[in-house]
Amino acid sequence: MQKNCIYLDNNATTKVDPEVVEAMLPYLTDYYGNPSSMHSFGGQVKKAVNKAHEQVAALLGADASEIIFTSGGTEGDNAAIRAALLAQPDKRHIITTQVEHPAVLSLCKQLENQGYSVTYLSVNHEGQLDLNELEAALTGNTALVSIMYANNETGVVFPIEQIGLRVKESGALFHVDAVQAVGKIPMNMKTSTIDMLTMSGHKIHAPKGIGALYVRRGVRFRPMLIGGGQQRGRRAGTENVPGVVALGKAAELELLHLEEATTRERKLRDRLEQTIIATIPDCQVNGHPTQRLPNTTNIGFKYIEGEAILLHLNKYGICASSGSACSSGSLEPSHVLRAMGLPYTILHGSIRFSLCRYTTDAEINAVLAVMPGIIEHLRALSPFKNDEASWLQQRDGEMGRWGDGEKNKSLVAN
Ligand SMILES: Cc1ncc(COP(=O)(O)O)c(C=O)c1O
Ligand code: FES
Repeated sequence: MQKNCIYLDNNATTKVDPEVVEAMLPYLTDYYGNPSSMHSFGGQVKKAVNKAHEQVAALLGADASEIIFTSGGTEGDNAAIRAALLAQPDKRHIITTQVEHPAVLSLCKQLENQGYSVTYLSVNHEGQLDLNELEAALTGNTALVSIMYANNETGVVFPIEQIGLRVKESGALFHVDAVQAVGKIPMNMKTSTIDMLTMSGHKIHAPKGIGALYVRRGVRFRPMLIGGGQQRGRRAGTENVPGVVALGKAAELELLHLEEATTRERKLRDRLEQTIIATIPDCQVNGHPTQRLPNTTNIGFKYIEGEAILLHLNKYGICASSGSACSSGSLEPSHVLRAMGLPYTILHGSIRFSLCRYTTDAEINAVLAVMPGIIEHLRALSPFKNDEASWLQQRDGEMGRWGDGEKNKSLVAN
């Protein structure tokens, strides 16, 4: 099994911080009590869960009582959207965007089949929303506006508080999928317009399968998981205590490192991006140049396939991902890049590098050392490198020939 690599796929998932492992381990070995038990063996575990509430709340600028532990981002998004609808049964309209994660988009599609109407806001070629379009869509029938803080593929950051002010005027609830933003953008729920916010542990150096949903005090919340009375009836099921402790520690470390880590990551990201753009012809950055996460760059290379670039990077032990992964069952490229209206060749030739606080100068140098050669090699193989029309024709032919296995291949949805 490959253990060491140059890991530039942190928007997909992150390495668990050794301090996080250390914090959670005792809750897998010695402290295995149930936090809801009456005895003090369980009671000491309950104390650890309470501490994690405080640690996560501190990262979000929230109160500990406003944090519900979940199994991750997908559950948080589902629970928030369902809670908002259950709490307002008379309202049947939802507003979201065309570029959300499938955890929101697929649920909204399903809700459309159940009689809800959904508005999917568009984005411009830099991935930004038009707030006039949002204002025009809001009505008294709008139960919920669910908009991501930052996009996982491009890193584009939405003006969440400006959006929230408009949502509040309409009387709708405001849910924010902040899975990619938490730990990269300072949060303060005390001064925010956000009613509910989703975060996920494995994007902030905690393990997979743990996350949290912030629910503002006073917001009517209807649980999605029904059962025991854990988490004050808001999420039934015995807490994943080691995961909860890990999330708490990870949140504490994110808060501690946020400023210095994001400054470092931005510098490394900018150097990576600017050098690639300066040294490789026919490529472009996808997304707004500044309204973007500090750790993410999505770059489109004309006339070649993103997947081919990834395979070559992989040979050098470099992990990145495709911004244009075929969604399962279709040959459609990334719904995010498509919503941005990017040219066909860019849609197919885009890759994403996402950094974290462990990324080093030497790793960026290693990527920069191989990228020009990889692109040159792939373009040399492409007979159509300066002939977009023939390239498209060839692609159409290939799509028809591909079998189902190839069609179902998916490289990124996170
Ligand atoms: C923006 C966004 N929302 C939701 C999710 C889902 O999170 P999880 O993998 O914890 O279910 C992800 C991660 O893939 C994401 O990037
Ligand atoms: S992204 Fe290349 S075929 Fe779908």
